[in-house]
Amino acid sequence: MGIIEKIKEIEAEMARTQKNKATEYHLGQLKAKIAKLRTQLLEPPKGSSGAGEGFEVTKFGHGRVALIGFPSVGKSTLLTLLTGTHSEAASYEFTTLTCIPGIINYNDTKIQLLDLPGIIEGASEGKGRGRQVIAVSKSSDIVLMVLDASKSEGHRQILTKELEAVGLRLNKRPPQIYFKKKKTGGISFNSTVALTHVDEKLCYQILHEYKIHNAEVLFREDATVDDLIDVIEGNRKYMKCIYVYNKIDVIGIDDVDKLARQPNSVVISCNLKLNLDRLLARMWEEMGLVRVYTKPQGQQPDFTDPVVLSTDRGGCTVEDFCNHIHRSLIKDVKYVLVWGTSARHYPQHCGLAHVLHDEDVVQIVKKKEREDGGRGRFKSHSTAPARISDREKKAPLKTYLSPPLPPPLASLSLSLSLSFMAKSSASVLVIYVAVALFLLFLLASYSPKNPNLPRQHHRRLKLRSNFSSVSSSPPSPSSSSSAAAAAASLEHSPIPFDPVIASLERRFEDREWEREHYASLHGDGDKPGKESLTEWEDFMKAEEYINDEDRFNITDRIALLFPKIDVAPADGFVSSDELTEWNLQQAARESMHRTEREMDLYDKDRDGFVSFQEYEPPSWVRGSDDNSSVGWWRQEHFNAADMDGNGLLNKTEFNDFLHPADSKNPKLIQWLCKEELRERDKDRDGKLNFLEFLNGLYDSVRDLNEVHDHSDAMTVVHGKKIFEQLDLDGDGFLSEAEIEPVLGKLHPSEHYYAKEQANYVISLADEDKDGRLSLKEMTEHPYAFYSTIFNEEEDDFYHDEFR
Ligand SMILES: Nc1nc2c(ncn2[C@@H]2O[C@H](COP(=O)(O)OP(=O)(O)OP(=O)(O)O)[C@@H](O)[C@H]2O)c(=O)[nH]1
Ligand SMILES: [Mg+2]
Repeated sequence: MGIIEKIKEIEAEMARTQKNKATEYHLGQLKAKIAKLRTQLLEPPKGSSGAGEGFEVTKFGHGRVALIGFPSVGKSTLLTLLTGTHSEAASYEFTTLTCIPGIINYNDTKIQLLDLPGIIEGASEGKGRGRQVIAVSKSSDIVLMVLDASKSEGHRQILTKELEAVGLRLNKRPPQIYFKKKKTGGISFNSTVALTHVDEKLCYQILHEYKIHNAEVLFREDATVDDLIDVIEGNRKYMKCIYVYNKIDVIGIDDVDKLARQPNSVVISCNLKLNLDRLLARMWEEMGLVRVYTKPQGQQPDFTDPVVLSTDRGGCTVEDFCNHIHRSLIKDVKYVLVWGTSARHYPQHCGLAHVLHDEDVVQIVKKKEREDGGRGRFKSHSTAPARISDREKKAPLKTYLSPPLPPPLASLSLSLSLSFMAKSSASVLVIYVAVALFLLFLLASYSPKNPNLPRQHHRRLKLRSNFSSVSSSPPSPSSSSSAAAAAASLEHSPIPFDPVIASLERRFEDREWEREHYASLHGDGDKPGKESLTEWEDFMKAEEYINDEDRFNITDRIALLFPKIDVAPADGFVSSDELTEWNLQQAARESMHRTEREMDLYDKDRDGFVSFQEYEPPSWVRGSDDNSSVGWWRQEHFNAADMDGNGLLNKTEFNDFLHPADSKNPKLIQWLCKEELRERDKDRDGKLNFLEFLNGLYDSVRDLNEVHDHSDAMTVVHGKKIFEQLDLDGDGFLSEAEIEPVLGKLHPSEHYYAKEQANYVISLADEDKDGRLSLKEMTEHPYAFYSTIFNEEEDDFYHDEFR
């Protein structure tokens, strides 16, 4: 029996089966059977290639639109009208037999329009040229379903059914069901909402039909059996479709009105060229193309040739934009300046993740130098010492205690004041006034604050606004994989050296945080949107403040902070340990501050404690498709953080909960060890054998510098050595307690960063190479400490063509 016959048979059985509670499992199973057969039907016969003769049209332009419909509805006529490309049109059916492409020039973009042969009922099973037509439709960005307005409304349903049968879903979004196949562990079935169509048993049956016995299923909406099957099949294509009713010239106005009011519909007449502009506008809207205009530095933007992005074709972020221009560009991009509706102020400094809007203007600011080598976040500093010393040679520091005057000016000013004290005669006074004016002029031109002089842009300090909504999220055990740990170390932002700078930065971070969580803190209301500009101004004002040497003199600041750092012992030198300790204090303050903010979110009854019930998974976990983030969410982690075991987390406990690797709570450390072990323990015997260690842990704990020969044999030999060192009781397995010594390598702690930063900064400023810093060395290299807020390219702010 052929596949089509089998489908027919099952369909007949479904038609015979009464629909009620008792039969719903059976019907669900039949649905899954049909879906599987339809998928088989779609697999191209062996030896054939893709769409078929005459149908393979090269993709061209910024988007692709397919015209599909029954024969003789006017598809070819429409293509000819919109693109100027002739496609044979005639009053008999099946005039068009292949795929004919044309180009629409619209809004500075080129859109490929494809005319296709008419399809008929049964197309999905291969009738006519149905299968080829459907294959081409699937390759397009949107579908225009052309319908004859004078024919029955049933045509639309038939076509929709045909397209559904081959896995095309029109004007629908993917079902909110998380589904992941696993190797072991059985089926875990969960839902975040009450389900009325599917229950656990039905889900098991459907999965059974697909011979899936280990999987995680999470329903995030009240989805149907068909939705579940769609998710399991995983090959559905969700497309936008506009229903185009042609030939409205032959029907009455009431009918036209009725059709025009249907969702996703446009009524047209090719013969009378009616409403074609509306059709184009609608098509444009649905395609969601984003035109981004590039602006070379110091020039006007190029408004003739936009870079065209779309969510369906690779995304609309700054990163996608850069990749569009050239793949190799991305590594040179420092940040971009954005003008347009996606920017909160003009221009906005944006990173690679910023999402661009249609008609934005973007200027790319490249890195000055390539920064290769190095490790983690210190990578970017690897060439810094040379650059900073270069700069110091070029211009003396703006912030030296009192900038020395040029010698002639200094002596003149001295003689001037002495002479005034001597109260000399009026004529002498006139001369002195003239000299004083001249002096003032000279002084004014000497002052670094004179706006007429070129800005000393190398010397500006810049505040960071490194807010990110995920920053305070608890680490998932899976982040212990070496790649994730490396990524985490890259993401760790520098620890502020100066508490004043840190508090300014925190204020801005708090504002951003509050905006992000406005709804949950104050109930659903209008977000405070207009504040962004004032906030930016505040930011600039704060930067003015720290760059005003009278008010914030970084040499004075260092002199003030020095005795606070030089404490163990207070010997006039700052050692690596002292600086590490200082950094650690600053980092702890930052971390505690963020924890306090997070507590505001979760401590709903405001009693100063977070209970397990209060701490529901945050939205980024609920919305995440990452399986691991659902997995770590469990009470065990919470209980481990609950040091006093009263079922509630106070501020310190909550902080430890968010940062287990930094905590001193032995229960949490134990929990972390357990999670790390569980993740690598493939045979689930509660301990790691050598193979599990080699595959899961070795790469993260070995010292890269130690091993030069990376052959398999050497890896095993060296791995064995480390394994034996860790295996304290020598039983050939690593227990939870035995992996504790390497926990620090899996989860770089704040101490690691604090030390790394201290050593780096000492390497910059330690002129006499004695491994410690004197006050003189520190005040002579202030930018080593303030480099994290150092801005090299201040000038970029002053391209104000768009203000
Ligand atoms: N009255 C009326 N007739 C139209 C209109 N648009 C197209 N037609 C006629 O409809 C007939 C079919 O047009 P085609 O463009 O060949 O239709 P098609 O959908 O490409 O047909 P196939 O290629 O066979 O699938 C032609 O005789 C056209 O003149 C319209 O707006 N009004
Ligand atoms: Mg045609």
